Amino acid sequence: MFVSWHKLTLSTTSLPLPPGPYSLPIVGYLPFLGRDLHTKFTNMAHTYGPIFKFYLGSKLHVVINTPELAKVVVRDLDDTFANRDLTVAASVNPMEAKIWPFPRTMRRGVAYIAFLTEANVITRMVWDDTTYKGEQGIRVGAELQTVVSNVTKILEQPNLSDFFPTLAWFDLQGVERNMKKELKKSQGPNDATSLNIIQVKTLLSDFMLAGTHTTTTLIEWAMANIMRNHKETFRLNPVSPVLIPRVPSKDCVVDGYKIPKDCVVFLNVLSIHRNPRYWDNLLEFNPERFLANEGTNKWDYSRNNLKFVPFGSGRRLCPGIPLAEKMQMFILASLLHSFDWSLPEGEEHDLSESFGLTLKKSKPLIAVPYQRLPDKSLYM
Ligand code: HEM
Repeated sequence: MFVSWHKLTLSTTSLPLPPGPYSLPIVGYLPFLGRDLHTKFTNMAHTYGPIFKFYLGSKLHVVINTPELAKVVVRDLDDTFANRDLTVAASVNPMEAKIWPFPRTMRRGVAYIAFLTEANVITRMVWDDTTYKGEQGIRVGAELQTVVSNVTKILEQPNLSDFFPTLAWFDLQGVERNMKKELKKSQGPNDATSLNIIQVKTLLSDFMLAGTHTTTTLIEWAMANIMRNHKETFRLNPVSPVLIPRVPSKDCVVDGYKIPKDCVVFLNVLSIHRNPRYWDNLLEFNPERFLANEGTNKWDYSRNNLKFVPFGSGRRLCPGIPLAEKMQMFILASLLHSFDWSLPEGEEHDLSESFGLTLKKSKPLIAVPYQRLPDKSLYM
C-alpha cells in the first residue's frame, strides 16, 4: 500500500515518458496513423508495450492497452483522469465537452429500425409524450437523424486546430465554422412538427447522442453475428473499441512513466477484449465463457472486471447501462421473435469493421425478414 502510494506521489520530473515511435517535426505521427485507430493501436502495443505514446502535431497522446494499467487510470487515479479532451468541434456545441459521437450516415437497414426505436424511448424520457409515429414522426425522426449525422461527421473529422492549438484561430479546415453553421441551421423556422432550438439542444445532449448510436451499432453487429451463429458481440465488436479520451488534470505516473497534465489518454478496449492473455481461443464463438461465471459478478462490466469493459469504467462509466441492457435485449428479442432473417439473395456475410467514433460495420447490414409468427394480427 505504502509502495503504491509512494509510486503515485513520486515527483514526476525525473521520470521518462512512455516509449513510442519517432515522430516527424511539426506533424508528429499524424501521417502514419491511418483511419483504423483500433488496429493501429493494437499493432503498436505489440511493438512498444502495454503503454506507449505518440505526438499529433504538438499534442502528446498516450495509449493504455491492458486491464492492469487501465485500472490505474480508471480506479487509482480516476479523479485525475476524469476530464475529457475538448476538441474545437465539440466546444462549439452548446453541450460542450459532454458531446458524444453519432453515426456517419444513418442507413436504412437493421440500424435504421434500432435507431428509431432507441430514439423514441430516449425522446419519451425527455419529453414524455413524444413518439416518432406516422408521417409526422418520420419527418421529425429524419430531421433529427440529419442534424446528428452532420454534427457527427464534423466531430469525427481530424482537425489541425486540435493538434496545433496555436493555429486554432485560423480554423484552416473550417471545422469550427461548419459546426456553427450546422447548429444554426437547427434553429430554423419552428412549426408544430419541427424541432426548435431548445428541443435540438436537449436532443443533442448526452443521452440522445450517446444512447442511440451505440445501441444501433450494437444491434447491427449482434444481428450480423447471430445470423452467422456468433453471439459474443460485446467482446468481439465493442461499440467503442477505443474509449473517448481522458485528459489528466495534473502530472501523474502510470507504470513508472510520466503522464503529463493535459495530454490525451486513450484506453484501447479492443486490445483488452482480444488479448490471448485474458481470453482463451479469443476469436472463437463461445458464449459459454460468460455463462460459466454467472452469479460470480466476474463479468460484471460495471464493477471491478477490467478485462471486459464495453461500457468503459470509473467515474466516466457509461451512465446508460441500465437502459442499454434493456433496450438491446428488447430490440433484439423483438427482431428475432417476430421474424426469421436472412441475407438478400447472393449476398455474403461481411463482418469487416470501420473505425470512427464508434466501431461500425463497414457494410450496413441489410437483412430480409420472413414472417415467423403464425398469425399476421400478432404483428399489430
Ligand atoms: C450498447 C449501448 C451502449 C454502449 C456500448 C455504450 C458505451 C459507452 C462507453 C464505452 C462510454 C465511455 C465510458 C468511458 O469512457 O469509461 C459511454 C459513455 C456515455 N454513455 Fe454510453 N453506451 C451505450 C448506451 C448508452 C445509452 C442508452 C445512454 C443514455 C441514454 C448512454 C449515455 C452515455 C453518456 C452520457 C456517456 C458519457 C459519460 C461521461 O463522459 O461521463 N450510453 N458509453
